[in-house]
Amino acid sequence: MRFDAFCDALTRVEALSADTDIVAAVADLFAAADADLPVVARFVQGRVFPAWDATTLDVGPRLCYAALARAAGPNVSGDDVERRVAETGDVGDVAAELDLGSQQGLGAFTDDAASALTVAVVDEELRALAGTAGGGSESRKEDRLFGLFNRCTPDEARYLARLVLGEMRVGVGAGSVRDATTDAFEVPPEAVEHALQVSNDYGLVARVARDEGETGLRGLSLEVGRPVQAMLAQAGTAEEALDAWETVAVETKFDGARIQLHYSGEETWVFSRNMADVTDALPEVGEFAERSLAEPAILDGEVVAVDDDGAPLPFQEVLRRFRRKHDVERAREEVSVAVRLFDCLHASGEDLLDVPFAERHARLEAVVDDAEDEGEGETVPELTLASDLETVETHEERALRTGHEGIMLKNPESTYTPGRRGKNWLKRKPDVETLDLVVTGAEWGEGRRASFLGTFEVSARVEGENEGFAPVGKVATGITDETLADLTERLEPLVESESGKAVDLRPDLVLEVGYEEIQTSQNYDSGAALRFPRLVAIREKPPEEADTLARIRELSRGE
Ligand SMILES: Nc1ncnc2c1ncn2[C@@H]1O[C@H](COP(=O)(O)OP(=O)(O)OP(=O)(O)O)[C@@H](O)[C@H]1O
Repeated sequence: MRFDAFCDALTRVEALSADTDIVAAVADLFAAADADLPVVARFVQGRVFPAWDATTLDVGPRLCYAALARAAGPNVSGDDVERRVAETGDVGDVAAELDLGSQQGLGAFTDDAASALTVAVVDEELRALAGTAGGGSESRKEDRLFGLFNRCTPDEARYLARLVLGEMRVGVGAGSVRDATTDAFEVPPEAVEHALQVSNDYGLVARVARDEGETGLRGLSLEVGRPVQAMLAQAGTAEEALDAWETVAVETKFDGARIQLHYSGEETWVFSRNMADVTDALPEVGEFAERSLAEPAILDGEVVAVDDDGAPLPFQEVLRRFRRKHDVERAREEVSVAVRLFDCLHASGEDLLDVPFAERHARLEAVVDDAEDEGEGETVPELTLASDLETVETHEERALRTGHEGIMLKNPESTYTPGRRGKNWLKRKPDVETLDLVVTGAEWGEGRRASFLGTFEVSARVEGENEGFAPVGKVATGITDETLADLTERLEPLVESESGKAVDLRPDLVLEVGYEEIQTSQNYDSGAALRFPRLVAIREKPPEEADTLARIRELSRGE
Protein backbone atom coordinates (compact mmCIF):
# COMPACT_ATOMS: atom_id res chain seq x y z
CA MET A 1 0.00 0.00 0.00
CA ARG A 2 1.29 3.45 -0.83
CA PHE A 3 2.00 5.55 2.21
CA ASP A 4 0.10 8.53 0.75
CA ALA A 5 -3.02 6.34 0.38
CA PHE A 6 -2.67 5.27 4.02
CA CYS A 7 -2.30 8.93 5.07
CA ASP A 8 -5.39 9.91 3.03
CA ALA A 9 -7.33 7.30 4.99
CA LEU A 10 -6.01 8.74 8.26
CA THR A 11 -7.13 12.22 7.22
CA ARG A 12 -10.62 10.86 6.59
CA VAL A 13 -10.67 8.99 9.91
CA GLU A 14 -9.48 12.03 11.80
CA ALA A 15 -12.44 14.06 10.53
CA LEU A 16 -14.93 11.58 11.98
CA SER A 17 -16.29 11.67 15.51
CA ALA A 18 -18.82 8.83 15.86
CA ASP A 19 -17.21 5.54 16.93
CA THR A 20 -19.22 3.55 14.40
CA ASP A 21 -18.01 5.77 11.55
CA ILE A 22 -14.41 5.43 12.70
CA VAL A 23 -14.71 1.64 12.86
CA ALA A 24 -16.25 1.55 9.36
CA ALA A 25 -13.47 3.72 7.94
CA VAL A 26 -10.76 1.60 9.57
CA ALA A 27 -12.48 -1.57 8.27
CA ASP A 28 -12.35 -0.11 4.73
CA LEU A 29 -8.69 0.71 5.21
CA PHE A 30 -8.01 -2.88 6.37
CA ALA A 31 -9.85 -4.32 3.39
CA ALA A 32 -7.61 -2.29 1.07
CA ALA A 33 -4.34 -3.00 2.85
CA ASP A 34 -3.39 -6.26 1.09
CA ALA A 35 0.00 -7.58 2.15
CA ASP A 36 0.58 -4.58 4.43
CA LEU A 37 -2.40 -5.32 6.66
CA PRO A 38 -0.32 -6.19 9.78
CA VAL A 39 1.65 -2.93 9.50
CA VAL A 40 -1.45 -0.86 8.75
CA ALA A 41 -3.22 -2.32 11.80
CA ARG A 42 -0.31 -1.14 13.95
CA PHE A 43 0.42 2.21 12.31
CA VAL A 44 -3.20 3.29 12.53
CA GLN A 45 -2.91 3.02 16.31
CA GLY A 46 0.40 4.86 16.28
CA ARG A 47 2.40 1.69 16.88
CA VAL A 48 5.40 0.44 14.96
CA PHE A 49 5.86 -2.74 16.97
CA PRO A 50 3.30 -5.29 18.17
CA ALA A 51 1.86 -4.58 21.60
CA TRP A 52 3.88 -7.43 23.14
CA ASP A 53 7.14 -6.06 21.83
CA ALA A 54 8.60 -3.39 24.10
CA THR A 55 11.06 -2.18 21.44
CA THR A 56 10.83 1.58 21.02
CA LEU A 57 12.10 3.86 18.30
CA ASP A 58 13.76 6.01 20.93
CA VAL A 59 13.30 9.13 18.88
CA GLY A 60 12.93 12.18 21.10
CA PRO A 61 11.30 15.42 19.94
CA ARG A 62 14.67 17.11 19.39
CA LEU A 63 15.92 14.41 17.04
CA CYS A 64 12.67 14.50 15.10
CA TYR A 65 12.75 18.32 14.85
CA ALA A 66 16.36 18.22 13.66
CA ALA A 67 15.52 15.67 10.94
CA LEU A 68 12.52 17.73 9.85
CA ALA A 69 14.62 20.90 9.76
CA ARG A 70 17.25 19.24 7.61
CA ALA A 71 14.64 18.05 5.15
CA ALA A 72 13.18 21.57 5.07
CA GLY A 73 16.42 23.19 3.97
CA PRO A 74 19.07 25.56 5.30
CA ASN A 75 16.62 28.27 6.29
CA VAL A 76 14.94 26.15 8.93
CA SER A 77 16.60 25.02 12.18
CA GLY A 78 15.58 22.45 14.76
CA ASP A 79 14.88 25.36 17.13
CA ASP A 80 12.50 26.89 14.57
CA VAL A 81 10.59 23.63 14.39
CA GLU A 82 10.50 23.40 18.19
CA ARG A 83 9.16 26.94 18.45
CA ARG A 84 6.43 26.24 15.89
CA VAL A 85 5.43 23.06 17.72
CA ALA A 86 5.21 25.00 20.99
CA GLU A 87 2.92 27.51 19.24
CA THR A 88 0.64 25.07 17.42
CA GLY A 89 0.81 22.13 19.82
CA ASP A 90 1.00 19.58 17.01
CA VAL A 91 4.19 18.37 15.39
CA GLY A 92 2.06 16.96 12.55
CA ASP A 93 0.73 20.37 11.54
CA VAL A 94 4.22 21.84 11.67
CA ALA A 95 5.69 19.00 9.59
CA ALA A 96 2.94 19.38 6.99
CA GLU A 97 3.61 23.11 6.62
CA LEU A 98 7.33 22.74 5.96
CA ASP A 99 8.54 22.64 2.41
CA LEU A 100 10.23 19.25 2.56
CA GLY A 101 11.92 17.16 0.02
CA SER A 102 14.44 18.99 -2.07
CA GLN A 103 17.42 18.37 0.13
CA GLN A 104 20.52 16.45 -0.82
CA GLY A 105 23.21 14.81 1.20
CA LEU A 106 23.60 11.76 3.36
CA GLY A 107 20.41 9.74 3.43
CA ALA A 108 18.70 11.83 0.79
CA PHE A 109 19.53 9.60 -2.13
CA THR A 110 18.32 6.08 -2.31
CA ASP A 111 17.71 4.12 -5.48
CA ASP A 112 14.06 4.83 -5.41
CA ALA A 113 14.22 8.29 -3.90
CA ALA A 114 11.98 9.63 -6.62
CA SER A 115 9.27 6.99 -6.26
CA ALA A 116 6.40 7.13 -3.80
CA LEU A 117 6.87 5.87 -0.26
CA THR A 118 5.04 2.71 0.68
CA VAL A 119 3.80 1.57 4.08
CA ALA A 120 6.26 -1.33 3.86
CA VAL A 121 9.24 0.95 3.22
CA VAL A 122 8.30 3.26 6.12
CA ASP A 123 7.97 0.22 8.37
CA GLU A 124 11.31 -1.20 7.24
CA GLU A 125 13.08 2.12 7.74
CA LEU A 126 11.60 2.66 11.20
CA ARG A 127 12.56 -0.84 12.27
CA ALA A 128 16.10 -0.29 11.03
CA LEU A 129 16.13 3.00 12.91
CA ALA A 130 15.02 1.28 16.13
CA GLY A 131 17.84 -1.21 15.71
CA THR A 132 20.47 1.53 15.49
CA ALA A 133 22.64 1.32 18.57
CA GLY A 134 26.09 2.18 19.82
CA GLY A 135 28.33 5.19 19.23
CA GLY A 136 26.95 7.77 16.83
CA SER A 137 23.54 6.12 16.78
CA GLU A 138 21.76 9.44 17.32
CA SER A 139 23.17 10.92 14.15
CA ARG A 140 22.50 7.73 12.18
CA LYS A 141 18.91 7.82 13.40
CA GLU A 142 18.64 11.42 12.35
CA ASP A 143 20.01 10.53 8.91
CA ARG A 144 17.41 7.82 8.42
CA LEU A 145 14.57 9.99 9.56
CA PHE A 146 15.78 12.85 7.39
CA GLY A 147 15.88 10.42 4.45
CA LEU A 148 12.24 9.54 5.07
CA PHE A 149 11.01 13.10 5.63
CA ASN A 150 12.84 14.17 2.54
CA ARG A 151 10.61 11.88 0.48
CA CYS A 152 7.34 12.86 2.16
CA THR A 153 4.37 14.76 0.82
CA PRO A 154 2.97 17.25 3.39
CA ASP A 155 0.33 14.78 4.60
CA GLU A 156 2.84 11.97 4.82
CA ALA A 157 5.15 14.19 6.88
CA ARG A 158 2.24 15.00 9.19
CA TYR A 159 1.54 11.38 10.06
CA LEU A 160 5.13 10.20 9.98
CA ALA A 161 6.15 12.88 12.51
CA ARG A 162 3.27 11.92 14.76
CA LEU A 163 4.03 8.22 14.40
CA VAL A 164 7.70 8.51 15.35
CA LEU A 165 6.90 10.66 18.36
CA GLY A 166 4.11 8.37 19.56
CA GLU A 167 1.50 11.10 19.03
CA MET A 168 -0.66 9.63 16.29
CA ARG A 169 -3.94 10.55 18.02
CA VAL A 170 -6.29 10.13 15.06
CA GLY A 171 -8.94 8.72 17.37
CA VAL A 172 -8.24 5.06 16.62
CA GLY A 173 -7.69 3.06 19.78
CA ALA A 174 -7.35 -0.64 20.41
CA GLY A 175 -11.14 -1.01 20.58
CA SER A 176 -11.68 0.47 17.10
CA VAL A 177 -9.03 -1.81 15.60
CA ARG A 178 -10.62 -4.81 17.27
CA ASP A 179 -14.08 -3.91 15.96
CA ALA A 180 -12.77 -3.04 12.50
CA THR A 181 -11.09 -6.46 12.29
CA THR A 182 -14.38 -8.12 13.24
CA ASP A 183 -16.38 -6.12 10.68
CA ALA A 184 -13.91 -6.14 7.79
CA PHE A 185 -13.41 -9.91 7.83
CA GLU A 186 -16.78 -10.98 9.24
CA VAL A 187 -15.44 -13.00 12.16
CA PRO A 188 -17.07 -13.30 15.62
CA PRO A 189 -15.92 -10.66 18.14
CA GLU A 190 -15.18 -13.35 20.76
CA ALA A 191 -12.73 -15.06 18.40
CA VAL A 192 -10.94 -11.75 17.81
CA GLU A 193 -10.87 -11.05 21.55
CA HIS A 194 -9.39 -14.48 22.27
CA ALA A 195 -6.76 -14.05 19.55
CA LEU A 196 -5.76 -10.63 20.89
CA GLN A 197 -5.50 -11.86 24.46
CA VAL A 198 -3.14 -14.69 23.58
CA SER A 199 -1.06 -12.94 20.91
CA ASN A 200 -1.09 -9.26 21.85
CA ASP A 201 -0.52 -8.47 18.24
CA TYR A 202 -3.23 -6.52 16.38
CA GLY A 203 -1.40 -6.93 13.08
CA LEU A 204 -1.19 -10.70 13.35
CA VAL A 205 -4.82 -10.97 14.45
CA ALA A 206 -6.07 -8.86 11.52
CA ARG A 207 -4.09 -10.97 9.07
CA VAL A 208 -5.27 -14.28 10.56
CA ALA A 209 -8.88 -13.01 10.62
CA ARG A 210 -8.65 -12.18 6.91
CA ASP A 211 -6.72 -15.24 5.74
CA GLU A 212 -7.87 -18.00 8.07
CA GLY A 213 -11.16 -16.78 9.54
CA GLU A 214 -12.63 -17.87 12.86
CA THR A 215 -10.82 -21.23 12.91
CA GLY A 216 -7.48 -19.52 12.52
CA LEU A 217 -8.25 -17.02 15.28
CA ARG A 218 -9.35 -19.73 17.71
CA GLY A 219 -6.22 -21.66 16.85
CA LEU A 220 -3.92 -18.89 18.07
CA SER A 221 -2.43 -19.66 21.45
CA LEU A 222 0.02 -18.34 23.98
CA GLU A 223 3.65 -18.73 23.06
CA VAL A 224 6.44 -19.17 25.54
CA GLY A 225 8.72 -16.15 25.04
CA ARG A 226 5.95 -13.77 23.91
CA PRO A 227 4.54 -11.77 26.84
CA VAL A 228 0.86 -11.46 27.68
CA GLN A 229 -0.72 -8.39 29.26
CA ALA A 230 -0.99 -8.73 33.01
CA MET A 231 -4.37 -9.08 34.67
CA LEU A 232 -4.95 -6.13 36.98
CA ALA A 233 -6.80 -5.51 40.21
CA GLN A 234 -9.16 -2.92 41.66
CA ALA A 235 -9.24 -1.63 45.18
CA GLY A 236 -11.83 -3.50 47.23
CA THR A 237 -12.83 -4.84 50.61
CA ALA A 238 -13.34 -8.29 52.12
CA GLU A 239 -17.06 -7.55 52.55
CA GLU A 240 -17.42 -6.76 48.86
CA ALA A 241 -15.57 -9.91 47.89
CA LEU A 242 -17.59 -12.17 50.20
CA ASP A 243 -20.84 -10.66 48.97
CA ALA A 244 -19.90 -11.24 45.38
CA TRP A 245 -18.42 -14.74 45.46
CA GLU A 246 -19.20 -16.56 48.74
CA THR A 247 -15.75 -18.14 48.77
CA VAL A 248 -12.79 -15.82 48.44
CA ALA A 249 -9.20 -16.78 47.61
CA VAL A 250 -6.97 -14.64 49.84
CA GLU A 251 -3.28 -14.12 49.11
CA THR A 252 -0.57 -11.92 50.48
CA LYS A 253 0.03 -8.80 48.38
CA PHE A 254 3.76 -8.52 47.78
CA ASP A 255 5.39 -5.15 47.50
CA GLY A 256 7.68 -5.72 44.56
CA ALA A 257 7.54 -5.46 40.80
CA ARG A 258 5.31 -7.56 38.61
CA ILE A 259 7.00 -10.14 36.41
CA GLN A 260 5.91 -12.69 33.89
CA LEU A 261 8.18 -15.69 33.84
CA HIS A 262 8.39 -17.72 30.63
CA TYR A 263 10.24 -21.03 30.71
CA SER A 264 10.59 -23.23 27.64
CA GLY A 265 12.36 -26.09 29.38
CA GLU A 266 15.67 -24.70 28.14
CA GLU A 267 15.39 -20.96 28.04
CA THR A 268 13.92 -18.40 30.43
CA TRP A 269 12.49 -14.95 29.73
CA VAL A 270 11.38 -12.45 32.31
CA PHE A 271 9.04 -9.61 31.30
CA SER A 272 8.00 -6.54 33.23
CA ARG A 273 4.44 -5.31 33.67
CA ASN A 274 4.95 -3.26 30.49
CA MET A 275 6.13 -6.39 28.71
CA ALA A 276 9.75 -5.20 28.52
CA ASP A 277 12.31 -8.00 28.52
CA VAL A 278 14.13 -7.74 31.87
CA THR A 279 15.69 -11.22 31.78
CA ASP A 280 19.28 -9.99 31.94
CA ALA A 281 18.67 -7.63 34.85
CA LEU A 282 17.31 -10.44 37.03
CA PRO A 283 19.58 -13.48 36.69
CA GLU A 284 18.17 -14.95 39.91
CA VAL A 285 14.83 -15.49 38.18
CA GLY A 286 16.41 -17.51 35.37
CA GLU A 287 18.39 -19.55 37.90
CA PHE A 288 15.21 -20.12 39.89
CA ALA A 289 13.39 -21.34 36.77
CA GLU A 290 16.12 -23.82 35.89
CA ARG A 291 16.29 -25.09 39.44
CA SER A 292 12.63 -25.25 40.35
CA LEU A 293 10.32 -25.49 37.35
CA ALA A 294 9.23 -28.97 36.43
CA GLU A 295 7.83 -28.18 32.99
CA PRO A 296 7.61 -25.42 30.36
CA ALA A 297 5.28 -22.72 31.63
CA ILE A 298 4.17 -19.08 31.66
CA LEU A 299 3.82 -17.88 35.22
CA ASP A 300 2.65 -14.61 36.73
CA GLY A 301 4.24 -13.16 39.82
CA GLU A 302 6.31 -10.53 41.52
CA VAL A 303 9.98 -10.07 42.33
CA VAL A 304 10.59 -8.72 45.80
CA ALA A 305 13.74 -7.47 47.47
CA VAL A 306 14.53 -9.54 50.52
CA ASP A 307 17.01 -9.38 53.38
CA ASP A 308 19.20 -12.30 54.36
CA ASP A 309 16.33 -13.98 56.22
CA GLY A 310 13.92 -13.72 53.29
CA ALA A 311 11.95 -10.87 54.93
CA PRO A 312 10.62 -8.28 52.45
CA LEU A 313 12.41 -4.97 51.83
CA PRO A 314 10.72 -1.85 50.39
CA PHE A 315 9.70 -1.76 46.76
CA GLN A 316 12.26 0.94 45.89
CA GLU A 317 14.99 -1.62 46.40
CA VAL A 318 13.57 -3.81 43.64
CA LEU A 319 13.42 -0.93 41.20
CA ARG A 320 17.13 -0.45 41.56
CA ARG A 321 17.55 -3.95 40.19
CA PHE A 322 14.80 -3.95 37.65
CA ARG A 323 16.07 -1.52 35.06
CA ARG A 324 19.72 -2.33 35.45
CA LYS A 325 21.60 -2.92 32.20
CA HIS A 326 25.20 -2.80 33.40
CA ASP A 327 26.93 -4.07 36.51
CA VAL A 328 24.13 -6.53 37.16
CA GLU A 329 26.39 -8.70 39.31
CA ARG A 330 27.34 -5.79 41.55
CA ALA A 331 23.73 -4.70 41.90
CA ARG A 332 22.87 -8.26 42.79
CA GLU A 333 25.33 -8.21 45.66
CA GLU A 334 23.73 -5.05 47.03
CA VAL A 335 20.10 -6.12 46.75
CA SER A 336 18.97 -9.68 46.30
CA VAL A 337 15.60 -10.46 44.86
CA ALA A 338 13.33 -13.43 45.34
CA VAL A 339 10.53 -14.73 43.17
CA ARG A 340 6.91 -14.92 44.25
CA LEU A 341 4.48 -16.63 41.90
CA PHE A 342 0.72 -16.42 42.06
CA ASP A 343 -0.68 -17.59 38.73
CA CYS A 344 -0.13 -20.09 35.95
CA LEU A 345 -1.20 -19.07 32.44
CA HIS A 346 0.25 -21.94 30.49
CA ALA A 347 1.87 -25.26 31.35
CA SER A 348 3.32 -27.96 29.11
CA GLY A 349 1.75 -26.62 25.95
CA GLU A 350 -1.68 -26.07 27.45
CA ASP A 351 -3.24 -22.59 27.72
CA LEU A 352 -4.97 -22.06 31.04
CA LEU A 353 -6.46 -18.57 30.65
CA ASP A 354 -10.00 -19.97 30.60
CA VAL A 355 -9.48 -22.31 33.54
CA PRO A 356 -10.82 -21.12 36.95
CA PHE A 357 -8.27 -19.45 39.24
CA ALA A 358 -8.39 -22.17 41.92
CA GLU A 359 -7.40 -24.76 39.31
CA ARG A 360 -4.71 -22.54 37.85
CA HIS A 361 -3.29 -22.19 41.33
CA ALA A 362 -3.21 -25.97 41.75
CA ARG A 363 -1.36 -26.19 38.41
CA LEU A 364 1.08 -23.57 39.65
CA GLU A 365 1.85 -25.64 42.73
CA ALA A 366 2.48 -28.67 40.53
CA VAL A 367 4.83 -26.73 38.23
CA VAL A 368 6.92 -25.14 40.98
CA ASP A 369 9.13 -27.24 43.16
CA ASP A 370 10.34 -24.75 45.75
CA ALA A 371 11.76 -27.15 48.29
CA GLU A 372 15.24 -25.72 47.72
CA ASP A 373 14.22 -22.11 48.14
CA GLU A 374 13.07 -22.21 51.71
CA GLY A 375 15.64 -19.67 52.89
CA GLU A 376 14.05 -17.04 50.68
CA GLY A 377 10.52 -17.56 51.91
CA GLU A 378 7.77 -19.38 50.10
CA THR A 379 7.81 -18.93 46.33
CA VAL A 380 4.16 -19.79 45.82
CA PRO A 381 2.24 -17.94 48.49
CA GLU A 382 -0.24 -19.77 50.59
CA LEU A 383 -3.77 -19.36 49.36
CA THR A 384 -6.50 -19.17 51.97
CA LEU A 385 -10.00 -20.05 50.85
CA ALA A 386 -12.27 -17.99 53.07
CA SER A 387 -16.03 -17.84 53.37
CA ASP A 388 -16.17 -15.56 56.38
CA LEU A 389 -14.70 -12.21 57.35
CA GLU A 390 -12.67 -13.57 60.23
CA THR A 391 -10.64 -15.91 58.04
CA VAL A 392 -9.84 -13.05 55.67
CA GLU A 393 -8.82 -10.81 58.57
CA THR A 394 -6.56 -13.45 60.06
CA HIS A 395 -4.70 -13.74 56.75
CA GLU A 396 -4.54 -9.95 56.47
CA GLU A 397 -3.12 -9.47 59.97
CA ARG A 398 -0.46 -12.07 59.32
CA ALA A 399 0.45 -10.47 55.98
CA LEU A 400 0.83 -7.02 57.53
CA ARG A 401 2.71 -8.32 60.57
CA THR A 402 5.27 -10.02 58.35
CA GLY A 403 5.97 -6.75 56.50
CA HIS A 404 3.76 -7.13 53.43
CA GLU A 405 1.71 -4.48 51.74
CA GLY A 406 -1.75 -5.95 52.14
CA ILE A 407 -3.79 -8.73 50.65
CA MET A 408 -5.32 -9.71 47.34
CA LEU A 409 -8.84 -11.07 47.20
CA LYS A 410 -9.55 -13.20 44.15
CA ASN A 411 -12.60 -14.92 42.77
CA PRO A 412 -11.68 -18.64 42.75
CA GLU A 413 -13.95 -19.23 39.76
CA SER A 414 -12.56 -16.45 37.59
CA THR A 415 -10.67 -16.82 34.32
CA TYR A 416 -7.46 -14.89 33.59
CA THR A 417 -8.33 -11.74 31.67
CA PRO A 418 -5.12 -10.15 30.31
CA GLY A 419 -4.91 -6.38 30.51
CA ARG A 420 -8.22 -6.04 32.33
CA ARG A 421 -8.75 -4.23 35.59
CA GLY A 422 -11.80 -6.34 36.39
CA LYS A 423 -13.70 -7.06 39.57
CA ASN A 424 -12.31 -10.58 40.00
CA TRP A 425 -9.10 -9.43 41.64
CA LEU A 426 -9.42 -6.96 44.48
CA LYS A 427 -6.49 -5.42 46.32
CA ARG A 428 -6.71 -4.27 49.85
CA LYS A 429 -4.06 -2.01 51.31
CA PRO A 430 -4.37 -0.29 54.64
CA ASP A 431 -2.45 2.80 53.51
CA VAL A 432 -4.06 6.00 52.44
CA GLU A 433 -4.66 5.83 48.74
CA THR A 434 -1.96 7.13 46.44
CA LEU A 435 -2.47 8.27 42.86
CA ASP A 436 -0.60 7.24 39.75
CA LEU A 437 -0.05 10.47 37.82
CA VAL A 438 1.79 11.38 34.65
CA VAL A 439 4.65 13.89 34.60
CA THR A 440 3.79 16.60 32.06
CA GLY A 441 6.24 19.33 33.00
CA ALA A 442 9.28 20.13 35.14
CA GLU A 443 11.77 22.85 35.95
CA TRP A 444 15.54 22.81 35.85
CA GLY A 445 16.97 23.10 39.37
CA GLU A 446 19.31 25.72 40.76
CA GLY A 447 22.83 25.68 42.16
CA ARG A 448 23.92 22.17 43.02
CA ARG A 449 20.84 20.82 41.32
CA ALA A 450 21.16 22.84 38.12
CA SER A 451 21.70 19.71 36.02
CA PHE A 452 18.61 18.01 37.43
CA LEU A 453 15.00 18.40 36.49
CA GLY A 454 12.84 19.03 39.54
CA THR A 455 9.45 20.52 40.54
CA PHE A 456 7.48 17.97 38.56
CA GLU A 457 4.07 18.92 37.26
CA VAL A 458 1.88 15.83 37.66
CA SER A 459 -1.32 15.29 35.71
CA ALA A 460 -4.33 13.04 35.81
CA ARG A 461 -5.72 11.33 32.76
CA VAL A 462 -8.81 12.84 31.20
CA GLU A 463 -11.12 10.49 29.37
CA GLY A 464 -13.80 11.20 26.78
CA GLU A 465 -14.12 14.28 24.66
CA ASN A 466 -11.23 16.27 26.12
CA GLU A 467 -8.93 13.24 26.19
CA GLY A 468 -5.50 14.14 27.47
CA PHE A 469 -3.83 15.04 30.75
CA ALA A 470 -4.83 17.68 33.28
CA PRO A 471 -2.32 19.03 35.83
CA VAL A 472 -3.32 18.53 39.47
CA GLY A 473 -0.18 19.46 41.36
CA LYS A 474 3.57 19.94 41.58
CA VAL A 475 5.86 17.50 43.35
CA ALA A 476 8.93 19.37 44.51
CA THR A 477 10.31 18.37 47.85
CA GLY A 478 11.74 15.34 49.58
CA ILE A 479 13.38 13.72 46.54
CA THR A 480 16.90 12.38 46.92
CA ASP A 481 19.67 13.33 44.48
CA GLU A 482 19.82 9.74 43.30
CA THR A 483 16.12 9.73 42.41
CA LEU A 484 16.40 13.18 40.82
CA ALA A 485 19.22 11.91 38.62
CA ASP A 486 17.14 8.89 37.66
CA LEU A 487 14.09 11.04 36.91
CA THR A 488 16.17 13.50 34.88
CA GLU A 489 17.64 10.68 32.80
CA ARG A 490 14.17 9.35 32.04
CA LEU A 491 12.52 12.71 31.44
CA GLU A 492 15.13 14.48 29.32
CA PRO A 493 14.27 12.55 26.15
CA LEU A 494 10.64 13.56 26.67
CA VAL A 495 11.25 17.32 26.61
CA GLU A 496 8.98 18.85 24.01
CA SER A 497 9.77 22.50 24.56
CA GLU A 498 11.60 24.75 26.99
CA SER A 499 10.99 28.26 28.14
CA GLY A 500 13.43 29.62 30.70
CA LYS A 501 13.80 26.97 33.35
CA ALA A 502 10.45 25.35 32.61
CA VAL A 503 10.08 22.39 30.26
CA ASP A 504 7.02 20.75 28.77
CA LEU A 505 7.21 16.99 28.70
CA ARG A 506 5.59 14.36 26.54
CA PRO A 507 3.25 12.50 28.89
CA ASP A 508 4.97 9.16 29.39
CA LEU A 509 6.43 8.67 32.85
CA VAL A 510 4.07 7.71 35.66
CA LEU A 511 4.76 8.52 39.31
CA GLU A 512 2.97 7.21 42.35
CA VAL A 513 2.09 10.34 44.31
CA GLY A 514 0.96 10.62 47.94
CA TYR A 515 -0.95 13.66 49.21
CA GLU A 516 -2.73 15.01 52.24
CA GLU A 517 -5.97 16.00 50.66
CA ILE A 518 -7.61 17.03 47.43
CA GLN A 519 -8.67 20.67 47.19
CA THR A 520 -10.76 22.46 44.63
CA SER A 521 -8.55 24.90 42.79
CA GLN A 522 -8.83 27.93 40.54
CA ASN A 523 -5.19 27.54 39.53
CA TYR A 524 -5.72 24.44 37.50
CA ASP A 525 -8.15 23.91 34.65
CA SER A 526 -8.81 20.50 36.16
CA GLY A 527 -10.42 22.28 39.13
CA ALA A 528 -8.60 19.93 41.53
CA ALA A 529 -5.27 20.31 43.28
CA LEU A 530 -3.37 17.93 45.55
CA ARG A 531 -2.29 19.38 48.88
CA PHE A 532 1.32 18.48 49.75
CA PRO A 533 1.91 16.05 46.91
CA ARG A 534 4.96 13.86 47.43
CA LEU A 535 6.75 11.26 45.38
CA VAL A 536 6.15 7.74 46.63
CA ALA A 537 7.64 5.78 43.73
CA ILE A 538 8.36 5.74 40.03
CA ARG A 539 5.83 3.45 38.38
CA GLU A 540 6.57 1.02 35.60
CA LYS A 541 3.24 1.49 33.91
CA PRO A 542 2.10 3.24 30.75
CA PRO A 543 0.36 6.66 30.95
CA GLU A 544 -2.88 5.12 29.69
CA GLU A 545 -3.10 3.36 33.05
CA ALA A 546 -2.63 6.47 35.18
CA ASP A 547 -5.45 7.57 37.48
CA THR A 548 -8.18 9.68 35.95
CA LEU A 549 -9.44 13.11 36.85
CA ALA A 550 -12.82 11.46 37.40
CA ARG A 551 -11.23 9.23 40.07
CA ILE A 552 -9.70 12.29 41.78
CA ARG A 553 -13.09 13.99 41.83
CA GLU A 554 -14.61 10.85 43.35
CA LEU A 555 -11.92 10.77 46.02
CA SER A 556 -12.44 14.45 46.84
CA ARG A 557 -16.11 13.70 47.40
CA GLY A 558 -15.06 10.90 49.77
CA GLU A 559 -16.25 8.05 47.53
N1 LIG B 1 -0.64 -12.18 45.27
C1 LIG B 1 -0.73 -11.26 44.32
N2 LIG B 1 -1.60 -11.40 43.30
C2 LIG B 1 -1.72 -10.46 42.33
N3 LIG B 1 -0.99 -9.33 42.28
C3 LIG B 1 -0.09 -9.12 43.28
C4 LIG B 1 0.08 -10.08 44.32
N4 LIG B 1 1.03 -9.60 45.15
C5 LIG B 1 1.43 -8.43 44.66
N5 LIG B 1 0.77 -8.12 43.53
C6 LIG B 1 0.95 -6.87 42.76
O1 LIG B 1 -0.21 -6.09 42.94
C7 LIG B 1 -0.65 -5.55 41.71
C8 LIG B 1 -2.16 -5.56 41.67
O2 LIG B 1 -2.65 -4.27 41.71
P1 LIG B 1 -2.93 -3.47 40.36
O3 LIG B 1 -3.42 -4.39 39.32
O4 LIG B 1 -3.79 -2.34 40.71
O5 LIG B 1 -1.49 -3.01 39.93
P2 LIG B 1 -0.76 -1.67 40.31
O6 LIG B 1 -1.44 -0.54 39.62
O7 LIG B 1 0.66 -1.95 40.01
O8 LIG B 1 -1.08 -1.51 41.85
P3 LIG B 1 -0.26 -1.44 43.18
O9 LIG B 1 0.29 -0.07 43.26
O10 LIG B 1 -1.35 -1.69 44.19
O11 LIG B 1 0.77 -2.51 43.17
C9 LIG B 1 -0.11 -6.45 40.64
O12 LIG B 1 0.19 -5.73 39.46
C10 LIG B 1 1.13 -7.06 41.27
O13 LIG B 1 2.29 -6.34 40.88
